[in-house]
Amino acid sequence: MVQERVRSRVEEENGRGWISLEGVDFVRSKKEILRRISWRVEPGQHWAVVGANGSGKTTLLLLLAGYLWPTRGAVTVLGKTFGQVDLRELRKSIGWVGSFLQERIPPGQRPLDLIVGGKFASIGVFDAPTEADYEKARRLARRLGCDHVLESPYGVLSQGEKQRMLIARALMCDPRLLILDEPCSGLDVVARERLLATLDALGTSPDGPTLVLVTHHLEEITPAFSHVLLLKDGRCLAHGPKDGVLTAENLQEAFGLPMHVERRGGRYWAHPKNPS
Ligand SMILES: Nc1ncnc2c1ncn2[C@@H]1O[C@H](COP(=O)(O)OP(=O)(O)OP(=O)(O)O)[C@@H](O)[C@H]1O
Repeated sequence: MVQERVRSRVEEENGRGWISLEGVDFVRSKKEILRRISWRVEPGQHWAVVGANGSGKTTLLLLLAGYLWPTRGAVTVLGKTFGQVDLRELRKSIGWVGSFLQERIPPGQRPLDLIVGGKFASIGVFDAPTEADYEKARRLARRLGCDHVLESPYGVLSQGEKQRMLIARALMCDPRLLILDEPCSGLDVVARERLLATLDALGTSPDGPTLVLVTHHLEEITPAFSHVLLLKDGRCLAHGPKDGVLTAENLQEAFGLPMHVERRGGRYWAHPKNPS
């Protein structure tokens, strides 16, 4: 029902779909970082993006959030085609969690202000927040389990606390798209499971945002994720429903080593067959 409502709204706005890349190339310093990427995300789907180091995953996410511009091809996000839309406005509907943002946060920033800034898609100065904004930020921090460090400087927080703050910040604008670039990096095994459970709950909530997750670890693709895009050297090697993409053959092609893939508890676990 929710999916149908979203779909019809998008079709009214723009025939190009919810999120789509059409024939996208991205070139920097004469290097083709992404090549002929065509990808479509429909409302109600959640995607994981997988590939070896340097295959182009973060670049793809930066294109989705409008932080980078394609050299060729068209990018449509939330039914809006870049070039025909005010990106600053569009970004208020896109939550971002990842090192690209983390590196830009001043170590002295108060986490409560960091979360509130998510409403304005801004890290530093923003319009005057209301008491209701602060109350919402505290509520999100409680939901993410990081409300005990809201007054400590951001720079002293543990990696797990920083990641939780970033997710709370991303949810501050009630995003329609949540982009997660390796959100579990640096987390211990328990913190990782807790974070994954939070993401899975978001993904299964009927009015939750579309999730796009970059990960190196297949076990982080929780049941809420329905689809996978597999990248190799800037090209799309495979994409579609995750069962069809996360095969030993595809992963061997992507990572260059024979892989063993197991499915347990609705999740996938992969390791090289002959690690040496
Ligand atoms: N501005 C740039 N100029 C030149 N090369 C770049 C630029 N940005 C990215 N690259 C290169 O493009 C490739 C893809 O980078 P990207 O960060 O998207 O990969 P990734 O799949 O996210 O890697 P990782 O898994 O290691 O985080 C890398 O080889 C990187 O060095």
